[in-house]
Amino acid sequence: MQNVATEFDTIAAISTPPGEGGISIIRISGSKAIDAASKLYRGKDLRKVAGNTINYGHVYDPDSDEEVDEVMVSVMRAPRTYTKENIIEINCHGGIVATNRILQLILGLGVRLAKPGEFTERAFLNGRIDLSQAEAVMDLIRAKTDQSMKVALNQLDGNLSHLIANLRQDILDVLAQVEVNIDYPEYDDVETMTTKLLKEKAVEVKSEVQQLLKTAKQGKVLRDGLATAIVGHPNVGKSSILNLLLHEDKAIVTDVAGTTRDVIEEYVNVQGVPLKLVDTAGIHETNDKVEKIGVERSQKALEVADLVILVLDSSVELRDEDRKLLKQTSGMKRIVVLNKSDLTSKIDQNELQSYVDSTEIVHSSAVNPLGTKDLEERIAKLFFAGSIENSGNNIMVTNARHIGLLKQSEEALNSVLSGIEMGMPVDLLQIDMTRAWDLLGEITGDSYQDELLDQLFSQFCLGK
Ligand SMILES: Nc1nc2c(c(=O)[nH]1)N(C=O)[C@@H](CNc1ccc(C(=O)N[C@@H](CCC(=O)O)C(=O)O)cc1)CN2
Ligand SMILES: Nc1nc2c(ncn2[C@@H]2O[C@H](COP(=O)(O)OP(=O)(O)OP(=O)(O)O)[C@@H](O)[C@H]2O)c(=O)[nH]1
Ligand SMILES: [Mg+2]
Repeated sequence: MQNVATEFDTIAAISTPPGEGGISIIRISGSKAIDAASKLYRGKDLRKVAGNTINYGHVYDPDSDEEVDEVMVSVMRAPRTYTKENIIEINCHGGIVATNRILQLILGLGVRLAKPGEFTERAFLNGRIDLSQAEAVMDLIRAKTDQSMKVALNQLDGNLSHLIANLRQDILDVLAQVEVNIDYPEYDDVETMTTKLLKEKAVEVKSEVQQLLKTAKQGKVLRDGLATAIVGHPNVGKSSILNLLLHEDKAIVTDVAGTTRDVIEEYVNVQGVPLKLVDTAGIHETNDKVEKIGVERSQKALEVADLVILVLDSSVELRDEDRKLLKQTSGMKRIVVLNKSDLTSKIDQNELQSYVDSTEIVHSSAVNPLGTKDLEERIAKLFFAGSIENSGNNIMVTNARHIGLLKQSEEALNSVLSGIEMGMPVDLLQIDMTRAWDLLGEITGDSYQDELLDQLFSQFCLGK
């Protein structure tokens, strides 16, 4: 389905978070928006005011003639609006009663409640933004760190869209050239000529697709944070380390082993590295029912972690459970923290070195305010040394749907190339080349299935 101009019904929703606030905004979009608002509003005639103005007045219940709230109303006229439709935004006093009442009054006027993400869906369906830009809107709202916000904004600005559009144009150009060669052969060896053209372009586009895919790993980290599990025996100081990294007393710390019973997740920016820190219950054999579940969750967090912070209590000798964790995490990206370094060390260094490379070890102390500085530096170093793939132009693929489509288009281009090697006829090569073009188009939503839109936009916030 393409972006055809369709006449949609008029929708409304509260666009601000529910609860008490300074101001709440009720947003209406569609051809009836201005008429509907006019029926509730007393002030200047909204049908006559200029577009892109905000107007002071009052909302009245048209049935009871009762004043509902003092408001400011923005009037935005199609097509230069967020949805490309007429938009009214009623700014009322923040508070659930007035906001909901105004929404209910609007819904009585031939306006229906918007589905989550429906305003942005209209922006897409009405052709103001493409699908990858619509997806960026949600990424922007969900962004937890400055960097992930930057990547989302870059995508919202259409930079990924332009890159994809250029690749598709390149493919289209070569397909057109192939057609011309077939229809009007100037040379005897049309087959060789067109095959050469196709090969050149397939190699070129494939390399660009691979370049994009290379950014995916880091893009995902920037968006979701590097999944970092803090694990270790009970009472070694895991929660203390979480709190130090957060610069906030988030997790409960006590001298009772087994204080943390469930995993705790927090986002933090460590020297420019976005982390999703997971504090876990101490891992050990236990018969306590609740603790047991906690330990299982800790193991799970450990298994899915991008980075493991394994904490050891350096004031006691190594235990079997420590040895087990040291073995289990070898080969993972990890930092082994010797905590409680303010106390006398009882860990056998020789034995420790048989499990850990000395570069993996960091000493820390939760009672010393500088205790985590080394740890922070080590995290940043590990991250920046290993995994930064800078694409140079700040375009990063962060979205699983996009990654899947890029991989599929890479496969289609591989089929073109292997087809050429095997001497396949040009019309079969054209099919694979066209498939690559189609798949790239799905990223920007040049072609899509209605189910995809339902699935994508249902994950959005109400009123967005
Ligand atoms: N009050 C309010 N604040 C908001 C939004 C909104 O809809 N309402 N936004 C959204 O949720 C975001 C801003 N995004 C927007 C994007 C495009 C257009 C828009 O009207 N674009 C037109 C005209 C641009 C122009 O005048 O130059 C266009 O692209 O044609 C409006 C908002 C964040 N803040
Ligand atoms: N001396 C000293 N005590 C520490 C240090 N780090 C933590 N502690 C103490 O060790 C005890 C346990 O700390 P927690 O951070 O709760 O340990 P945990 O690993 O999260 O424990 P569980 O959640 O029970 O598995 C508390 O009494 C802390 O004050 C440290 O570096 N030095
Ligand atoms: Mg704890």
